[in-house]
Amino acid sequence: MPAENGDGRVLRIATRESPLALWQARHVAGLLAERTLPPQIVPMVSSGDVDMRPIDGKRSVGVFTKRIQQALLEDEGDVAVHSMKDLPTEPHPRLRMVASPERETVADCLVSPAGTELEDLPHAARIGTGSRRRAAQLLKVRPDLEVLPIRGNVQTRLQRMHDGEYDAIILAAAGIERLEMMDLPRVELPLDLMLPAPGQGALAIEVRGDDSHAVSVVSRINVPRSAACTSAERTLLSDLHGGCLAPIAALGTVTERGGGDQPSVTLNLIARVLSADGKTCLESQADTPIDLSSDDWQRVAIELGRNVAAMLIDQGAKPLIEAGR
Ligand SMILES: NCc1[nH]cc(CCC(=O)O)c1CC(=O)O
Repeated sequence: MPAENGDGRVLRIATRESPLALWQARHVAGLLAERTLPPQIVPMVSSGDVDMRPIDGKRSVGVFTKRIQQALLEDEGDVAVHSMKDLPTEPHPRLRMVASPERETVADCLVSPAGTELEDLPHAARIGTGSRRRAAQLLKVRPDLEVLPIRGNVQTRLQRMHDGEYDAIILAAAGIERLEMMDLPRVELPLDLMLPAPGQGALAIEVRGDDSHAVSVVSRINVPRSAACTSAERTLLSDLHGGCLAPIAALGTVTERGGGDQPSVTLNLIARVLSADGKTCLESQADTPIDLSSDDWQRVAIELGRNVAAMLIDQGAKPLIEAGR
C-alpha cells in the first residue's frame, strides 16, 4: 500500500480506449501533473465503444462509465475520467466525484458533408442521432426531418455519414474540439434552438472515497464555476429521474457583474423537457446569487436544480419523461 501521505505515489488514470476518452485522460493527466507527480494512463476496453446495437433504455445506463468505475473498484486505476454527460447521476457508494475542471464548449453542432445550415437542409433530410433530446429539439423547428438512430464513437458516426446513410449528424462541439477536428464541416446550433444535455462539455473525475491521497490531490483541479453549473444541471436531471437518455436539456451559467470590492455572481439554470416529436416543449429557468469562493456553492447549486425541476414537474414534465422510456 502507498504511504498515507502519498509522497512519491504515481496516480493511475483509468480510461476507455476511444480517441475522445484518451484525450480526456491525457488532459486531466496534464492538469494533475501541475500539482503532483505525472500520472500514468491505463486504457481499458468498454462495451460502449464496441457494441453497435441501437441504444435502448436499460442496457445503455452507464455504458461508457461502468468499465472505468470497475477499474477503480478493482484497484486497476485510481482516477476515473468521464464525459460528465455520460455519468449516471446516481453515485456509486464507494466512489466520489471530486473534481470537474474548466468546462469547454457546451453547444451541439450540425455536421454534414458541406457544413449546411439547419434551415438549408433539404426537406425530409435524414439526420443521425441516438439522443431523444437532440431529436425532439430538431423536430420542434424542422418537423419534416427524418431522425434516424446512430451509434458508435465519433469516428464511426462520421464514417456512416460519409457512406451516405445520413445527410447530417449531430455531435457535441466539445467532442469535435477535443479530437482537434477543426476542419470538419459543421455549424454550431444556437443554444436556444438546441439546449445541451446536463453536463455536456464538462468532465467528471472520480476516485475511491477511501483513497484520501487521491481525494485531496484530485480535488485541487476542481473549478467551482464549472462544478456549480453542472451540479445544478445534474440535480435537475436526478430530480426528474431522467437518466442520460431522457428528452431533457439543461444549462447552468455563471455571470459576474461589477468588480472592485463587491462583485456579484449569479448562477442561472434553464431547462427543457420535450415530447419525442418536439411538439410539446416545457421550459423553465431561475437564478440565484452564489459565492464561488465559499464552501456553500454546492448547496446553492443543488437548491437551484431542485427548484427548476419542481417548476417543470408542476408544468407536467413527469408524463413526458415516462412516455419516452
Ligand atoms: N455520448 C457520447 C459522448 N459523450 C461525450 C461526448 C462529447 C463531449 C461532451 O459532451 O462532453 C460524446 C459525443 C457526442 O455527444 O457528440
